[in-house]
Amino acid sequence: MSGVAVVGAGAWGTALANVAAEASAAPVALIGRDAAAMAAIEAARENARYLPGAPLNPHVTPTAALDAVAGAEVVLLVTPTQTLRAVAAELAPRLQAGAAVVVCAKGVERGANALPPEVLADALPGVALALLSGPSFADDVVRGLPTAVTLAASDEALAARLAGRLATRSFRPYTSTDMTGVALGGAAKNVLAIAAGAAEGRGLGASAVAALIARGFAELARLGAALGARPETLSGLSGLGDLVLTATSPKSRNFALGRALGRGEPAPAKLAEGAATASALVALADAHGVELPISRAVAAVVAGRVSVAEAIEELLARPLKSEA
Ligand SMILES: NC(=O)C1=CN([C@@H]2O[C@H](COP(=O)(O)OP(=O)(O)OC[C@H]3O[C@@H](n4cnc5c(N)ncnc54)[C@H](OP(=O)(O)O)[C@@H]3O)[C@@H](O)[C@H]2O)C=CC1
Ligand SMILES: O=C(CO)COP(=O)(O)O
Repeated sequence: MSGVAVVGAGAWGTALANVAAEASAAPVALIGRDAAAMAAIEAARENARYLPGAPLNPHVTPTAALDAVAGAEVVLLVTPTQTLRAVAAELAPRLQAGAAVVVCAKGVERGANALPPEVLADALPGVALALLSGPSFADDVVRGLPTAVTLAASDEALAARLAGRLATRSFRPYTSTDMTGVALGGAAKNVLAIAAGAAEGRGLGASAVAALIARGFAELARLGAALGARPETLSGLSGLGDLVLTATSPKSRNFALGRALGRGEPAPAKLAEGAATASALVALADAHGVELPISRAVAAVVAGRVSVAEAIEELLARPLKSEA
């Protein structure tokens, strides 16, 4: 049992399977839930639906058999946040003793208002857990463009071991023991990127986008303080780094969703992770007495309760206050 298994064969899972294969030259199972789709990926040696134009590394084996996790000492869990609990329940009886599970999703689970590491700790008691997050478009990573991410685990030695296992010349995981801070940054930036996209889509200008990023970061910092996240985590790769990337790039699905909403265009049929997360992020903040005006506005817009124009009016009408 020396291999890596990646559960979730979307854009990010496919890119990470290639990274893991390149990093260790060991077998990597890329596990998707749709047998026909996985057979098509194997036939083409490419995930044409999610990551067209990127050949699979020869060490990657696409499969629909979740049992393939049994041969892995490292399992990357790369399905959307709202599916993590159910997927983890299916994984639990199949994991090898001693296997580490690295969650790679960014979001907040609705209902429990829980960050991915909390969901996993609940669903996989006793399993060694880690979290991978940071500024990294699948499309950049799979093309071998330089990328730095954060690999967090409460056990520092585990974080270092996993970072070594996944590092390539171009993909550089930095380690952290602040799981909460890393998970919170990944969740919040998805929501804030929708706000930045909406501002751009509505033609509010680059100054407004910069203001949203800075005040969005202030929201992240307030909630982070309440949850015990470390400030240096929030200003690092998985916090500010990912916020800057996602809130300024049309390549981001969250930014693109916000831009469509801001332009009054129909939202994409498949909503970005931030849309699923916004209300749960706000509920998490409410439970800690922390106010997140921008995230709350995003939650109201994606739920269809207010238009982008109304949300902007509400934000502009807020009383003036200290920047702290
Ligand atoms: N794309 C990126 O650049 C990055 C994404 N992330 C994060 O990674 C996570 C996954 O994103 P990404 O790969 O881009 O998403 P995609 O939409 O590209 O892929 C999602 C994958 O999850 C699978 N899936 C969905 N629901 C379930 C379920 N209930 N059970 C099993 N599998 C399921 C889908 O299967 P099917 O095809 O059958 O629907 C698909 O293979 C998100 O949390 C995202 O925020 C993080 C960093 C970078
Ligand atoms: O997480 C990402 C980059 O770090 C990908 O962002 P989107 O999900 O908005 O495309």
